Amino acid sequence: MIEVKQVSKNFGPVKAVDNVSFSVAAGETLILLGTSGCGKTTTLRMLNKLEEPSAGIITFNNQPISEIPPEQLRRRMGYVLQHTGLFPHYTVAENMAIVPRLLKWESRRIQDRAIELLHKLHLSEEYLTLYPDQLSGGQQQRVGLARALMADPPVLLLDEPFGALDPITRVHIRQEFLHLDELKRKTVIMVTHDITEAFELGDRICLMQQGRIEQMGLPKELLFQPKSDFVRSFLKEQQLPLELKNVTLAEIGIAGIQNVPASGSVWDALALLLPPPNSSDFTPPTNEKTTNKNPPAANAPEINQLLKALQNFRKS
Ligand SMILES: Nc1ncnc2c1ncn2[C@@H]1O[C@H](COP(=O)(O)OP(=O)(O)OP(=O)(O)O)[C@@H](O)[C@H]1O
Repeated sequence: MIEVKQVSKNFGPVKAVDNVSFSVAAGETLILLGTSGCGKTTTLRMLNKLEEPSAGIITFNNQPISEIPPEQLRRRMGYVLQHTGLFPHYTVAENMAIVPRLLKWESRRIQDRAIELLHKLHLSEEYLTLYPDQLSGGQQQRVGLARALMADPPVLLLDEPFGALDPITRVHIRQEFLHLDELKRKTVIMVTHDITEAFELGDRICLMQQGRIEQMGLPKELLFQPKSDFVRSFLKEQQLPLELKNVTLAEIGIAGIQNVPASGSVWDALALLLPPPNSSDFTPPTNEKTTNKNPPAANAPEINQLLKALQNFRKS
């Protein structure tokens, strides 16, 4: 659906994006991941012509975007800016009506669609008359997303959509986002520097550094077949929890544990098997030579089996 071919962008002497190529299939969620300044936002902005590439070609449904007028292109690509980008002097309703008005929708249709989306994002229609600074960060974020979805564009570009939120709200809104039916049919390209977020939401991840792509692939490919030391060290801190969450029991040869099916993650199984924190039943699996005052957890053999199977999977 979208193809980026050998695209570069220079700002004076700064090579913001350096010979980048990738494609995004219809219905896919692609994450542009990397540290601050690696060129993620510039890449995203070039996709809807907010920036012109210095070199290379971008096509949308096989047509070079240089041939598509910006307004026409942007109608097909909803865009959620960093820090929501809501207009402060417009109410929620006015913010949400911007694109539908350009499309000459009738007022009634605009209002019905706005209310429908607010409900889907767990906001009541009373928010329509409020101004952005009367909303919490999480509510603003939801309105930003709702505004981008108003005209039901097939593509959604998201620049750090959860960036301004505290960690708890961030996890909560991310879950809502994951389950939103409106998004399931869309092609989504999202910028983030949050590794957990990237692995939770992305079908594929494009890890960038200094304007270049270090590795692009399935989350599991980055985890288990890192292409460079940079990829390895970028993921290092999160490696274990990401492995536990991304590997299924079936993949490590386990048919299911208690009520976690084979398609469930190793993480889900461990969460079930490990006794709750502070439980007197908890003794971590250890080698036999270590003496423990407490008896081993009732599930210790199953926990050991899981960890051994994961270890074998890593080696395979
Ligand atoms: N309009 C501009 N003028 C000059 N330099 C720019 C401009 N936009 C971006 N840059 C530079 O290009 C490089 C890439 O910036 P970009 O915003 O794409 O990175 P990023 O990975 O999205 O970073 P962040 O996560 O901090 O937003 C940076 O060095 C930045 O300073």
